[in-house]
Amino acid sequence: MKSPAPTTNRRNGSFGHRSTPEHLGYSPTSGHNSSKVSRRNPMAATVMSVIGIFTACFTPPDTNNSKSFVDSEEFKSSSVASEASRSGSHKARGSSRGVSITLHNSIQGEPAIVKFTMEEIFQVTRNFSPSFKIGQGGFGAVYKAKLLNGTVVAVKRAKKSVNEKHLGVEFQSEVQTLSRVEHLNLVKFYGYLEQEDERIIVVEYVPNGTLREHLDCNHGSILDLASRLDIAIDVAHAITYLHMYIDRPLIHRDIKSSNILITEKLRAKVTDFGFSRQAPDIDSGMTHVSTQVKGTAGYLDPEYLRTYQLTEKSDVYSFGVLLVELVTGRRPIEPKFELKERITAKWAMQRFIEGEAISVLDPKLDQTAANSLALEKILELALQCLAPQRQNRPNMKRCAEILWTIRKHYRELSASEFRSFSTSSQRSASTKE
Ligand SMILES: Nc1ncnc2c1ncn2[C@@H]1O[C@H](COP(=O)(O)OP(=O)(O)OP(=O)(O)O)[C@@H](O)[C@H]1O
Repeated sequence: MKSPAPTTNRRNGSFGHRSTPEHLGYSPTSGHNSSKVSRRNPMAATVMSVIGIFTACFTPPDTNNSKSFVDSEEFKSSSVASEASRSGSHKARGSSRGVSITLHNSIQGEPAIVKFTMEEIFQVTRNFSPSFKIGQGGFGAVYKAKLLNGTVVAVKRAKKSVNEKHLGVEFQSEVQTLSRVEHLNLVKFYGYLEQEDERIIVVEYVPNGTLREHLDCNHGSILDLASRLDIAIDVAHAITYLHMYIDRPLIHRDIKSSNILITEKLRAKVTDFGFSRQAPDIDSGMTHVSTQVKGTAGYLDPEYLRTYQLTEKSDVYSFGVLLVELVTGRRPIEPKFELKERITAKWAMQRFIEGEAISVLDPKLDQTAANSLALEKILELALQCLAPQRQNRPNMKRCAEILWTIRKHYRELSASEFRSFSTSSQRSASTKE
């Protein structure tokens, strides 16, 4: 089958396949330490090929904004089948949401989807009052609103584009996906509206900004490593759920820090399903889906980029980039840094294999023993996720399991560091007395 051509079909900020791939001239065997690497790390072969793959990275864009278990109790409690997705076709006037809604089956056999009316949307957003506006993304403007029953929601209003067709496709994809999923770590779907040139999605309001904003300290405090680990685990749970635990599994295709919303308790919810695609049906012998490249520069799986073959492992690759972002605090592409540090994952992996992992730790984080150990372990996992060939990457469930172990050891070491710190403080206090 002929692979579809890559397109520039991308909403603002993120991109499809627009940038020209550029050979950055990096030689994996250059540098002084490749043999030390092999001794130090049994995954040396993977390491070298991972590093090599970054040579086929993109020209950094101008902008600094580098734009995209079920066995455990934790997972079980967070995975709930949606009421809407279980219900059939019916009307619910004056429902618990407090506004009149219509549930209907748009496609035979598809889950019921809640439709809003334009009056309802105008009412709750006060005619899209600028004072209700909370964000602006590639999709359009985002408004905070309160439904009549008090539920606080985010109303995402698609911008009107000359390229109506592809926006319509992305909108439908997002609606279909959102209506099929429900998980604690995915943004909850309340409904949508599509009328003439208006396209609106109503989702759960997540009050604490995006992960990227937290890494930039835009919310006034530094996100500690314990919270970053929790967030990584939440995202791993969400993607595992999409890949493994729904009918007709899904590939998100745009995992990135600005698509991870943060709750008041600093937990994560994955959002933005405009690019999501159905995963290949393994039972019918499919190994991949052939499709045009979509996603965000810096997060894109190089194998997908080269072959247009999409699998769940493309999300795993993006997750690897996200792990590096979490521990370094840097964006995946940092155009302002010197060349060897410009592609953050490549730089961090290189430092890791040189035995200098600590040098990539976000300078906002303390260099404690617990932080250093967790950093090493997270980078080791990132290295596996970033393997150039998809079959060498772990699946998302395995990533979550590895992260649980990292978190367990992190907590134990932090607690013992805290105990020895308290004991030595007490000792010095009593010496002074
Ligand atoms: N459910 C939500 N709850 C609270 N704020 C939200 C929600 N969804 C989006 N926002 C805010 O609106 C901004 C824009 O979101 P949107 O998803 O449209 O774009 P984006 O992901 O930043 O960009 P792109 O679509 O190009 O990837 C976000 O950065 C966030 O601050």
